[in-house]
Amino acid sequence: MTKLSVLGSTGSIGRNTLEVVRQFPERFQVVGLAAGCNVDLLKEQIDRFRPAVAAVRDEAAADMLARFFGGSNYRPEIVWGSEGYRQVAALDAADTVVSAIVGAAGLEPTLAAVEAGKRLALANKEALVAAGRLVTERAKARGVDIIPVDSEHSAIFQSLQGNPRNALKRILLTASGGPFLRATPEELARVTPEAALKHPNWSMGRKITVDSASLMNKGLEVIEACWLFDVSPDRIAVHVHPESIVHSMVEYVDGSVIAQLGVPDMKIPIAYALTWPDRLPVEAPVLDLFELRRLTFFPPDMERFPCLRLAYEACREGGTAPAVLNAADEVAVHAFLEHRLAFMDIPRLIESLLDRHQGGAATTLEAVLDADRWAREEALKLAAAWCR
Ligand SMILES: NC(=O)C1=CN([C@@H]2O[C@H](COP(=O)(O)OP(=O)(O)OC[C@H]3O[C@@H](n4cnc5c(N)ncnc54)[C@H](OP(=O)(O)O)[C@@H]3O)[C@@H](O)[C@H]2O)C=CC1
Ligand SMILES: CC(=O)[C@@H](O)[C@H](O)COP(=O)(O)O
Ligand SMILES: [Mn+2]
Repeated sequence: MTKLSVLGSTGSIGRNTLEVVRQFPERFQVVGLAAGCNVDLLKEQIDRFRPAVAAVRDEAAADMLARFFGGSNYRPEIVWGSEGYRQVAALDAADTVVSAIVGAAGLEPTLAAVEAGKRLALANKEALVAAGRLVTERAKARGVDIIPVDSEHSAIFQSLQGNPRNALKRILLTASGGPFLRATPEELARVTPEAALKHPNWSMGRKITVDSASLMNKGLEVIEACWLFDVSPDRIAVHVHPESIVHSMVEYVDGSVIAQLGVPDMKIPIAYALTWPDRLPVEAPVLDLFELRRLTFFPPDMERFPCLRLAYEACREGGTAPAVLNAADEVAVHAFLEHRLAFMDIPRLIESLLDRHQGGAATTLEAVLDADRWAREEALKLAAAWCR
């Protein structure tokens, strides 16, 4: 029986994780849940999965959640804020933590899970983007396995199984291209949040969906792959693959390319991350290649989608540059979703901050958090100045 703490349980990954748990009650027990502000959904999850501890964002949300349990016999311990998230991430009763809070807000809970020696099923790519060195070095020191949940990284991880790492030549990271794959620069300048939120293949949270549309998601995934698989960005080639069936590939020194394929359904990589090296008979649609008939691949256009270029540049620069890239993106995406910035202001804002930031080593949490804070403050100022 795997005992799980799920961070970000009310989000898209969190809900898919709990769906996997629902399908295999004999394999999993939920001992901790952490959400942001969605206390209604969290209450439903608590009723169903009966965790010992539940965390929410602040005291007001904790009070609201506690009120739901007024007359009932059972209620979990309710905790809140950064200390509460740390508690759920490091619960004695948990052996595995699913890290699925969105954004850099997931970094400290992820580190807490690593420090507590929990097996980490990692969806929160921003933790690796902002603090990849810290997270991977601490995991190594604690003997913690980081199992990727992100579909591409799960595919790479699966394609590497049984093959010695030193024979790896390149990672071929697939990208759907998002909803604006064929948009002209003039069209890109005018796209709306509503259009950006219509991902062609995946149903996901709002922030990652906009990142997919700008190709920043792919940029974040390049950085994530560098840390997870210990490769330089020059050995990661993004392949646009609009069908989202080949979830990524690895090329070996002998020219062999090994891929993982499947329907775009996150329950598959989530279940694998929870049970690796075993596989579960997950209830998900079946891949029918006869129906698909054709799988296509082409190179990304980094002129129309500068976010991908910026992520490669930040990755090559290293230090705190990726933390700045990530924080600036979070602020810009939020402003875009509120109709305060145009879509192409996202890369413009990020580039402006990367140009201005004073590089530094990202070897301590304080250095990463300082860079993140600086980038957020400056990004907010720019977003206010550019507000449409
Ligand atoms: N969705 C997907 O298919 C994939 C997602 N990922 C990654 O997984 C992570 C989660 O993505 P996704 O599930 O789509 O995101 P969602 O927006 O759907 O969910 C985000 C979760 O994080 C919680 N949350 C948001 N802000 C905070 C905060 N400041 N402190 C604590 N909790 C917070 C939300 O709580 P609440 O709603 O209660 O406020 C919610 O539970 C991201 O890093 C994403 O890049 C990676 C691959 C695929
Ligand atoms: C499901 C998942 O892993 C997402 O990160 C997905 O890959 C987004 O797709 P694109 O960024 O390729 O559009
Ligand atoms: Mn992905």
